[in-house]
Amino acid sequence: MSGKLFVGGNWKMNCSKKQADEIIAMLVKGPLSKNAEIVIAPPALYLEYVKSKAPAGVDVAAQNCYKEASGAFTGEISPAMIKDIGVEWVILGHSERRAIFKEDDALIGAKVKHALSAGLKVIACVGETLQERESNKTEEVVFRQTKAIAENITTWENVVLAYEPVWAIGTGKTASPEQAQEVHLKLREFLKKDFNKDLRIIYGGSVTGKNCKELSAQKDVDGFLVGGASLKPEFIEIINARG
Ligand SMILES: O=C(CO)COP(=O)(O)O
Repeated sequence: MSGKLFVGGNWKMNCSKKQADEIIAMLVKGPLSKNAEIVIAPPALYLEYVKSKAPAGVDVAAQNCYKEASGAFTGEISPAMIKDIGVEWVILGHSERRAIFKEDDALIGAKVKHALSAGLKVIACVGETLQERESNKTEEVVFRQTKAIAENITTWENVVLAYEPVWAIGTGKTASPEQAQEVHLKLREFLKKDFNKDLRIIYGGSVTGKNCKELSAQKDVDGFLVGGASLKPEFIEIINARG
């Protein structure tokens, strides 16, 4: 809970130039807390456009990238390309990449490694499904996913870990502040013990203007990765959750 509140806005596959303009206008109007670090992630096609228009203090992230610098990988983009257009962040390991596009722990680990070596900062995502939670596998799953990421990291200053329980993503079923705090604390202890690292752990999954304050008050919640609400005016409320 120390330091700035990290607030990521994952637009997912939602955007048009008009919509990007509207979201940027909303951010320009603000107000944006000086105690927040803000990173917005539009679809790849709009990265350069959004980067050129985003107000000072709002960074931009890609939503994905491949584990190679260039080559015969039709449809993919590389960290080098993201850097080349002046964008500094990338989201990796999102549950939608894992579930829909079948990305496994090994691929996500390799992507994290390559993105960091290319000089990008990474928001790395982990989280359990409802079935895994109900069969008491939350800890096992998030530790396994985190380990696969952590083993590929040497430059820890440039990593933010996002805990996004799959059952809370896009469902309106937010994790309770206690549920989020419990997993964040376990992840922090795990990272400290096995990797000698204490890093920022942010929460994602149906974060709204209404629930952001209570979640942000949890000791081990260092910020948010916001999906749906990052496209709406309430994103400003979330940015200002801690005032
Ligand atoms: O997946 C998310 C952010 O990456 C969360 O999405 P929602 O905020 O729409 O639940």
